[in-house]
Amino acid sequence: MTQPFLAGLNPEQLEAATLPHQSALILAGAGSGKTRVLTTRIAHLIQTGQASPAGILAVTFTNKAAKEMLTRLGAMLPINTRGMWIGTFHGLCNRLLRAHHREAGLPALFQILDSADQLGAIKRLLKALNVDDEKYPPKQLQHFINNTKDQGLRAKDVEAHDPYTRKQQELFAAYDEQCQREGVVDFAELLLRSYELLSRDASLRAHYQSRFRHILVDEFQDTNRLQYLWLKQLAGPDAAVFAVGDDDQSIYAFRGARVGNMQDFERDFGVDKVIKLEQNYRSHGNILDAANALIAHNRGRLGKNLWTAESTGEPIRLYEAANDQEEAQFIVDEAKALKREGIEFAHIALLYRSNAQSRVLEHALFNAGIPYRVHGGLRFFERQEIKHALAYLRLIGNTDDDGALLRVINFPARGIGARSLEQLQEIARQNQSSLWQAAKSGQLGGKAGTSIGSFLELIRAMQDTCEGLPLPEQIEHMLAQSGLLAHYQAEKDGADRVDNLNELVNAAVGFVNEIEDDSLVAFLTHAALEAGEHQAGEGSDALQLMTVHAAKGLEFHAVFLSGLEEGLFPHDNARNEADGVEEERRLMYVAITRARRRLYLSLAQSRMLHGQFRYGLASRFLNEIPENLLKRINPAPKAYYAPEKTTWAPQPTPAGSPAAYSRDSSSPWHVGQNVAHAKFGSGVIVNCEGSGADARVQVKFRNAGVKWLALEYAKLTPA
Ligand SMILES: Nc1ncnc2c1ncn2[C@@H]1O[C@H](COP(=O)(O)OP(=O)(O)OP(=O)(O)O)[C@@H](O)[C@H]1O
Ligand SMILES: [Mg+2]
Repeated sequence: MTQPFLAGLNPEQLEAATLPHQSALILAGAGSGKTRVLTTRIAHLIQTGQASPAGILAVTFTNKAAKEMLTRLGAMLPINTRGMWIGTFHGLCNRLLRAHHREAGLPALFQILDSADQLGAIKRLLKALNVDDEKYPPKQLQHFINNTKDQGLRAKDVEAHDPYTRKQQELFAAYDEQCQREGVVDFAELLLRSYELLSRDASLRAHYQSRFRHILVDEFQDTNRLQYLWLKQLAGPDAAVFAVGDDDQSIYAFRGARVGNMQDFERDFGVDKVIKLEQNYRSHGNILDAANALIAHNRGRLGKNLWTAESTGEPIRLYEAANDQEEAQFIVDEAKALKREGIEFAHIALLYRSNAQSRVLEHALFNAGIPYRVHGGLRFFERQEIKHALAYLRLIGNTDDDGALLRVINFPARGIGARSLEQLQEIARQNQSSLWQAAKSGQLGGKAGTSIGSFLELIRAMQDTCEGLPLPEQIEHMLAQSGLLAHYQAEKDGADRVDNLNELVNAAVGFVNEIEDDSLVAFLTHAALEAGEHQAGEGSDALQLMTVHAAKGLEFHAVFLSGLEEGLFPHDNARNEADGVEEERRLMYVAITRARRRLYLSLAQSRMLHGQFRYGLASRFLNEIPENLLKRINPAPKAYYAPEKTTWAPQPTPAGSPAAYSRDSSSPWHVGQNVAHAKFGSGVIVNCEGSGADARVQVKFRNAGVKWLALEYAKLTPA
């Protein structure tokens, strides 16, 4: 039987795709055809009659990857791929549990809780049990529960040696009971429940073991303990497990992924042969050389080389912008130029390390009228915390905005329950008024009346404070007064949301500077438009925005990797953890190897992020890419700082660089001057830059660290 799909494979790929029935590990670098080999092997198994489509189980990392695999299979073979067990761990477990819900102890229509729903459920639980959520922060409990489940363990399995852990253990058990009562299942539970089902029910296990004699796993390096245990349950004595992975692309250790699963796999499944693929088919030479040189800085690699038969291609373009807006503008201009050269937007990716970085990029794309899609993360103005903040702003502007009122009347929690809200809505219905008017009418008595009354007071107080202030300050006050900022600051994992809230202030600064209309209404209109427009649908030609994590396994003609600054990439959090930098470097390796033909690296000397100006030093990773592979685009090259000096502490601005200090003779501020700030207290100016509306100073505060401040808004006084 002819198998044209085997024709293009190189000898190692061919060997892997047509291996006899045995477990195997394919260990190979980025772009070497792992996913292609895995897909081709499925086609080969089916076409040679070694397996029926129903006898195959394949695990991919994302739903998108699963869909793509099915499409490719459909193109290789005249079979109906619908109904094949190809999907993510979560997707496949869901399927198993739906088919056997009774055995698994679940209602037929069990609901799945996403991460936000899960958190909500935990909060409700704490409240019902009267547990102090400051002592047991819900987010922390969520982590505790999920991490334990990801190891294949339940509350009862936790070894609790201290009262605090014992309490967490108790709450974990109570949470599981609540979920069971309500018929809901969180993500980790999907896996654990189906793993337990298989371990408990011998006949069911035997059924699936004899059915799935071929199990194939992509991105094996990122499986966690429970996923590995699940695979072991499903793989019967005559199953062949075909695992492909790349230790250099292991980027989920923070979520419990274990590269060690690879070694366990070799041992547990008697793998006697590890196949390596060393030819990269994706990228031009320069891009590959850069990736190889970078990853060589990691220790303890399993070791493999990657080469390409492609030409060296174009140099990697490196752009150093004065600030984040300039960086975004550069990306927009280059993307447009690529489009003119005939490259579709859909084949261009914009990658960043952290979600908060997308706002400036989105803004620039929006202004340029370039359609874009944000993958694996919400667009900035659609994020929960931003929506809450906007709702407060809407209320400040218009108290009759019922939608906004409902969103935040009990957020952060003020003890206004669903029952009180129902009563309020009833009164509004009777009076044919807005909720605000209904609340004001005084018809709602008792405790509900009092707490809703104080919410009205709060909004009125916010209106008073904001009166006459510039927009960015209005937002700052709103964030503080509403309790939003404090709410997210108190959450153990709220840092990202706090960053996003501060980004909203930055957005307002940018908006005011650009539009010259600092009315709240204008800003809200802008936010609504940016949220609604330019969300290009599937299939249309839109630029692809995503974090590096979300880009795993994908490839693009051109890739822009932005924000290459110490503290951003490698990320601040990782720099303090053992192995943190190595994981960041693997992430950088993943980013670089997404590019097929063209790679842009960029950084900004200063950036508005996390609520303040930051002065970023170039990422150490840039030093790890050989100079001869790089082409610097802007004319002002400057030496990079050594990685040791990687703090955000005051740095002398390099003369001649785009952000060089331009002394404004009319400015009343100068370096060395003592100043006072309403919030941060007293300090001394250590740096000045810009002039007029752009003037900023860096102040070393006695008790509040070093901060960049925009003079227009900072309200500094000489001291
Ligand atoms: N033998 C080959 N001939 C031509 N093109 C190939 C060959 N093998 C793989 N490719 C192409 O190279 C690219 C990378 O392949 P693939 O995505 O399977 O690599 P990968 O190892 O899974 O990468 P990653 O590690 O990023 O997941 C794809 O466009 C694929 O079609
Ligand atoms: Mg792949």
